[in-house]
Amino acid sequence: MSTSSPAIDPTVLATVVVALDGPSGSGKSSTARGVASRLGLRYLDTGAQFRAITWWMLQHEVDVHDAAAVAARADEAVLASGTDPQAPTITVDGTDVATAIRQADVTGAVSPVSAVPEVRARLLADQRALIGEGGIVVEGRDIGSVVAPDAQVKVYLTADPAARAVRRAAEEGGSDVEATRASLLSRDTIDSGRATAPLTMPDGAVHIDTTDFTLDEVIDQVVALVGAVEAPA
Ligand SMILES: Nc1ncnc2c1ncn2[C@@H]1O[C@H](COP(=O)(O)OP(=O)(O)OP(=O)(O)O)[C@@H](O)[C@H]1O
Ligand SMILES: Nc1ccn([C@H]2C[C@H](O)[C@@H](COP(=O)(O)O)O2)c(=O)n1
Repeated sequence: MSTSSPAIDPTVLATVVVALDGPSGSGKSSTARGVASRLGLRYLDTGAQFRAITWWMLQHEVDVHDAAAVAARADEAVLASGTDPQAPTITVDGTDVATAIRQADVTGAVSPVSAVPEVRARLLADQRALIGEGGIVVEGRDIGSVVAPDAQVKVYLTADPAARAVRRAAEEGGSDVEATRASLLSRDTIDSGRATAPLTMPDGAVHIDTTDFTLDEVIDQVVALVGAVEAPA
């Protein structure tokens, strides 16, 4: 395990935006938190924001497959995202939803809710406000393409579906690997096929296939990319 990182210019660290995109279960959250912790940067999990809106829709009995119904209420939930990579938080209307948003009901509903343009538009504004002047690692599906197209570091993470399913099933304490694989691929299909801000490899992104790398090796590679960023003039 790496314990040190090359010295990086403090002005780079204060301003850098690291955009991490990729399909479900490719390692975005773990890598983003590891990089941010290593470099003292903030961390934003945009997937958690989409999950939080979805949780709110389910709580309010909005039909998540009715895009007009979701759109009509897209602005109502009040979200707050804590950006400490060692203890990220997410609340909706003041309620801690960190655990609830990882449950199967939210996972099964989040992709259709995320495809609604009004949902994306309100979260885009929230995300850009949180990014501010930078000093942050942001992960999701459209970070390098839409949310922060000028990010100094863009990474597109992938891993074989089989590896992703095994990792996620282990994380969930031994879920059925084949069912987990099907769930991941189903979300990939919707997330890649939607009209607004689909999952795509952004222009200028470095592609890292994590299948044969440990998490620490992937973090090392992203930290090295930050180390190569030129200080602002
Ligand atoms: N390089 C790696 N080697 C082995 N396991 C990994 C690696 N990267 C991530 N993992 C593990 O894979 C699982 C999924 O990782 P993670 O949650 O970071 O993916 P994700 O892309 O953020 O997923 P999602 O899109 O569903 O939020 C976790 O259990 C994590 O510890
Ligand atoms: N920038 C983003 C982040 C997430 N989503 C959607 C699509 C995902 O299936 C869902 C949950 O994300 P996860 O927690 O699995 O990373 O949220 C998106 O559309 N755009």
